[in-house]
Amino acid sequence: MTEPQPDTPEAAARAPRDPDRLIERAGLRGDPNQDQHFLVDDRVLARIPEYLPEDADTSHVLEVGGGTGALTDRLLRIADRVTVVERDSRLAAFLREEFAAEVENGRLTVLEGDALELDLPEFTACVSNLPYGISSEITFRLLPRGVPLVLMFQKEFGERMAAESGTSEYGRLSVSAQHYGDVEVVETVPKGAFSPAPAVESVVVRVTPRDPDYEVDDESFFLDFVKALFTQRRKTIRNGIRNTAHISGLSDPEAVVDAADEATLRKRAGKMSPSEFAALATLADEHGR
Ligand SMILES: C[S@@+](CC[C@H](N)C(=O)[O-])C[C@H]1O[C@@H](n2cnc3c(N)ncnc32)[C@H](O)[C@@H]1O
Repeated sequence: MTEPQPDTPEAAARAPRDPDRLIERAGLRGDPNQDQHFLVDDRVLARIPEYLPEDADTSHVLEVGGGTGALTDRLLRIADRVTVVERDSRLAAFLREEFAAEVENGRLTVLEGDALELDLPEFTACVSNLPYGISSEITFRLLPRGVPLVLMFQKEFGERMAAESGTSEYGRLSVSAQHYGDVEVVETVPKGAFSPAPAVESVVVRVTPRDPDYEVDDESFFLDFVKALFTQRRKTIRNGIRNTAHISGLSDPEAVVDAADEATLRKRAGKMSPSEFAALATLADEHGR
């Protein structure tokens, strides 16, 4: 799966680091129990940074989960500065050693710790082969930053993020993620691209930030309301509103049902577009809180 090795010193200086050699030099096997699946397919590694939108600001790129640095190496080629977060102290030490020159000249910062607990720096884009165990939590820490994201997820998770209303994958994750940007699956990555291979296929997802094409006054109420209605996805919106006041925080759900139009009340959550949710949330905010 690796590209031919360069045969002159000049070519070697330009060539990206070989992912298999990086694993050998790090001297450890990826541990699936710690979400360690290292990318070893050069072609996939080469494409990932290219999925950033053309006008993306690459002055400071964040990478969550650096591993043995195969993607870090590619990011250092397109970014002015990279910050990489790695929880495993052995890998963080290896990254500091392998990229000593870049650490020294200030182009690379290695942050050792849990990406969910550390204070993340200001960054202009995030490109990561994420630890799948924290996919949801880390994504919802990244989305409100309003910068382009190129992230690897388990296939099912990525497809749910990008799903459109009316499809079986569409749900709370789709509405909440698409609230912050345009979400696209840009590549499916087979298990064999990783070492060790994960149990399921993966996808690369691009999020291009934009304002939603609807308005909501209270973002956190909107997201809670969407969450509440999807807990009752098989029920009509009418019953969903009535049954989930404890989640959405509505004090008078009946007033919302009285104010909403009949066509909306008969729908189910999976058929509601993000802007229909927003309109209903605005109404609920006015009449039922
Ligand atoms: C899927 S691997 C990707 C490694 C590398 N970027 C690559 O593409 O080969 C995910 C990495 O995230 C690290 N990791 C796992 N949980 C983490 C967390 N909560 N915070 C930061 N890093 C974490 C793992 O140790 C592992 O190195």
